[in-house]
Amino acid sequence: MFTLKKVKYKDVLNIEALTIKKHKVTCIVGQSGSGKTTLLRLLNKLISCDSGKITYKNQALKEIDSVELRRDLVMLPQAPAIFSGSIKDNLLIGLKFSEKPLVADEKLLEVLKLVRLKKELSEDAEKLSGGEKQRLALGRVMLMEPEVLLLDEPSSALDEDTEHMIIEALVNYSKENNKTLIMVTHSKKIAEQFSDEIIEIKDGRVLNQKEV
Ligand SMILES: Nc1ncnc2c1ncn2[C@@H]1O[C@H](COP(=O)(O)OP(=O)(O)OP(=O)(O)O)[C@@H](O)[C@H]1O
Repeated sequence: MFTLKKVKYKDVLNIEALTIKKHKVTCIVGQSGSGKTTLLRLLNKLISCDSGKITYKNQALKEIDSVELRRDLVMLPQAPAIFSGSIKDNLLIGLKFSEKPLVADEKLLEVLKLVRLKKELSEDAEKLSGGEKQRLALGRVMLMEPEVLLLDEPSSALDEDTEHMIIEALVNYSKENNKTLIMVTHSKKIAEQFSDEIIEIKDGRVLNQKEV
C-alpha cells in the first residue's frame, strides 16, 4: 500500500526502505522524538520528503492530489480538535468537511457505543474529559470510513482497561471492514497484542520491522 525508499526529511527521518501493507494493522513504536508523528505526516502528505520516494497504491505520493488522497486516508492527530457544540455536531463535522453524506442518529449512536462513550448526542462536547474527547474524535474518524486510518496515539489519554477495549474495538472494526490501520502507540503491549506488523523507529531510522 505504502512504500518508502531512501526517504529523508530534514534531520528528523532517514528511512532506507519500508513497506506498509494493505488491510493490516501496523503499529509504529519508538521513543519520544524518534520521528513517529513525522512519518504519519509524510504518509498523509501534510509534509513532503526532501529526497527519496513514497508511493501509495503504486503511485508516487507527490503526484496524487492531496484532496483525492484524503478521501482515502484520514489522520487523527495526537491532540484532536473538539469544536464547540454537541457531541452530534462533533461527530458529523468530519463528514461535512469531506463532503460525504451525513448519517442518521442511529449510526452515530452505534459509533459512540463502539468507542465506549456513554453520552447523549445532544451533550456539550467541550464538557467531556480529555479521554472522552479523544474517543469522540476517534468516533468522528471511524464515521468517515476511510480506507486508511492514520492514528497518532489514539489512546494516550485513556487508562489501561479503556485503552485495551478501545483498541480492540478499533482493530475489530478495521478487520471486519477491510481497513488499513496505521497507528502510533507508546504501548509495546498494545503493539504486540493487536498488530500484524510492528515498525520500530529510533532516531529517525527504522530499527526493526517485524510481523507479529
Ligand atoms: N518540521 C520540522 N523541522 C525540524 N524538526 C522537526 C520538524 N518536525 C519535527 N521535528 C523534530 O523531529 C523530532 C521528531 O518529532 P516527532 O513528532 O516525529 O516525534 P515522535 O516520535 O512522534 O515523538 P512523540 O512520541 O513525543 O510524539 C522532534 O525532535 C521534533 O522536534
